[in-house]
Amino acid sequence: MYLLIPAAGMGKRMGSDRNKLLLTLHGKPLLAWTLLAAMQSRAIIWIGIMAQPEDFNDIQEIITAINVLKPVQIIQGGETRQKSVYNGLQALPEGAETVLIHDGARCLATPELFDRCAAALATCQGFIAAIPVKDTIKIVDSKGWIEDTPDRSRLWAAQTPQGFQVKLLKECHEQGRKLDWEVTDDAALLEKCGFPVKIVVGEETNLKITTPGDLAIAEYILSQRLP
Ligand SMILES: Nc1ccn([C@@H]2O[C@H](COP(=O)(O)OP(=O)(O)OP(=O)(O)O)[C@@H](O)[C@H]2O)c(=O)n1
Ligand SMILES: C[C@](O)(CO)[C@H](O)COP(=O)(O)O
Repeated sequence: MYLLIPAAGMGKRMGSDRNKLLLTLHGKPLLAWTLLAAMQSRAIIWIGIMAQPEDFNDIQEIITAINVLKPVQIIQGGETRQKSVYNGLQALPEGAETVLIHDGARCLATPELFDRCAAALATCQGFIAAIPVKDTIKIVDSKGWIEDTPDRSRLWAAQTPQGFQVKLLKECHEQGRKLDWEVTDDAALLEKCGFPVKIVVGEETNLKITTPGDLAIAEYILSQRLP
């Protein structure tokens, strides 16, 4: 299984002056934790990391420091996550039929989750890891008035890994570029093109490190997991 890691963001919501994936979390750069989990996944045989050129050296240092024992390629990222994934898809080795996309910022995903996700691609053309929503969700208008309360039993919070047949995902990305769609995950491109996407139950702890509060929670989770 081929894995693409979008790692080319700015981390604006983190309020940091550099890519949040280079910040230290429990003694290592955040991205190192993501790579360590990918390295321990049996299913993953190749890793592509989409990054901004100013981060290439730092990312190469992380790869060297943790001694990733699988082929790893650093790929130029884009202005948005969607464009970074597009670039990653173009850089996949010839013959790659299926791919997992996993946010560098979801550094607490376990190797078991990667392996379960990889197995899911035997039964569908596209899936996402997701967990049931715990809160009551409100749909609100632009003036701050509630319009609706959707049935929570049907709401799932999207995570990554998300996995796809490469040919299909490439076609959906091309359609998105042609029609100027802007989406925040890859599944949305398949949905807009009318293709089914399955849910694989994700992990409660697989949070996306977005704000300083998330960093503190991740620090706690790692301290509980590790000796
Ligand atoms: N141009 C971009 C933007 C985001 N990402 C990646 O997509 C993942 C999810 O994005 P997010 O958490 O929103 O990261 P940032 O864009 O860095 O955060 P922010 O929106 O707060 O700036 C991250 O691993 C991020 O590095 C990417 O590869 N290319
Ligand atoms: C793909 C994702 O992690 C699923 O939750 C998320 O949509 C990334 O979006 P963001 O807007 O870049 O945080």
